[in-house]
Amino acid sequence: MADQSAFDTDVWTLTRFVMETGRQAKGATGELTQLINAMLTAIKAISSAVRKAGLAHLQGMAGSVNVTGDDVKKLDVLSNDLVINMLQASYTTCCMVSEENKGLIVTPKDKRGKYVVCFDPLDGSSNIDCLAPIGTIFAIYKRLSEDEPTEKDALQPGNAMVCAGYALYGSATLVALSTGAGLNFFMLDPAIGEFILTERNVRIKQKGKIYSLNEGYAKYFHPSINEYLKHKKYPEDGSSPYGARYVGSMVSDVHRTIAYGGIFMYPANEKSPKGKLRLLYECNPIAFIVEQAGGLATTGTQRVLDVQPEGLHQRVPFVVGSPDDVNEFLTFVEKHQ
Ligand SMILES: O=P(O)(O)OC[C@H]1O[C@](O)(COP(=O)(O)O)[C@@H](O)[C@@H]1O
Ligand SMILES: [Mg+2]
Ligand SMILES: [Mg+2]
Ligand SMILES: [Mg+2]
Repeated sequence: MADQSAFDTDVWTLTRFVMETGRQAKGATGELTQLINAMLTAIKAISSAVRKAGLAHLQGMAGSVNVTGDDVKKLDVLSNDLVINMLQASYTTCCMVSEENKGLIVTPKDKRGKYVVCFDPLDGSSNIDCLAPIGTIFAIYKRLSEDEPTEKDALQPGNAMVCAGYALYGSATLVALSTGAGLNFFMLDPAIGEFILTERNVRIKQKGKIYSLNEGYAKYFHPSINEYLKHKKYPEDGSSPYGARYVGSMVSDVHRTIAYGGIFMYPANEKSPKGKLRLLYECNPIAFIVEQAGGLATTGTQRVLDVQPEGLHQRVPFVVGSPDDVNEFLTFVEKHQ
């Protein structure tokens, strides 16, 4: 990379990075680069809307409830429209799945391409009105046939994913992206409106010092979860207890877990027997990204990326993070089986 201390005249933008890696792949047509570019345009527009939400009267409810029972916010709707419109206009998708749409979103025939995209347009949207960090998550697959797109194209296991990413609208806007050859971070430089490569080949720590979950549901957890949490707070071996952090925006909690190490989880509980997070557009893309950084992602009984999806909005229990932490968690699950 060129000297970062002066003004960089040979800057690595996300588009350049994806184009460069695409060119090394055999038979690449540039369609994925085109798709990612369209997604970045949507992300930049969402970032801008998030930054001025209070001023542009974008805070508050849209007045509806989505298919998984969430109260929909105005910014959920705006972000969803942006992603759908930008992606359809890129001529690279045949269908999409969004948290905010009950059914499969089929691209008009004349605009179709070879990819399927599953996305959460705005993650952590209950945090909008208190200005906590929120995000966008996406997973990209190749379509399965040339026929009319069906749900089958979208119900692919995570291990078939060709690319996943998330945007975090935090103290800065960041995109984490992986096309299956490691994880890279890009920061939005608002002055030039481009995402700049800031961290190449990101690796998660082998073991962290932070656990992250909504512990308010402890009353409804399986005893194995509470036993694990007790072990983190009162370690029997005399080591220091773990710190606790929970924003309640998965992208934010996961990004911290990748940056500092540790474990994030949304386990099943008596009230939500499959947890809350949705497989296609929340768990799978995050599992792909965390694995690409050397971490692990499990439902407690299975690798997340190996789950065969059965429904567009299906939920799974979700545990991700540093390999030693996730493996230690699994020993508590096994003890109770
Ligand atoms: O309030 P809870 O039960 O802890 O749930 C928090 C979780 O819900 C979510 O906000 C769900 O995402 P959406 O905002 O996209 O619906 C996650 O980001 C977060 O991890
Ligand atoms: Mg929601
Ligand atoms: Mg979400
Ligand atoms: Mg959402």
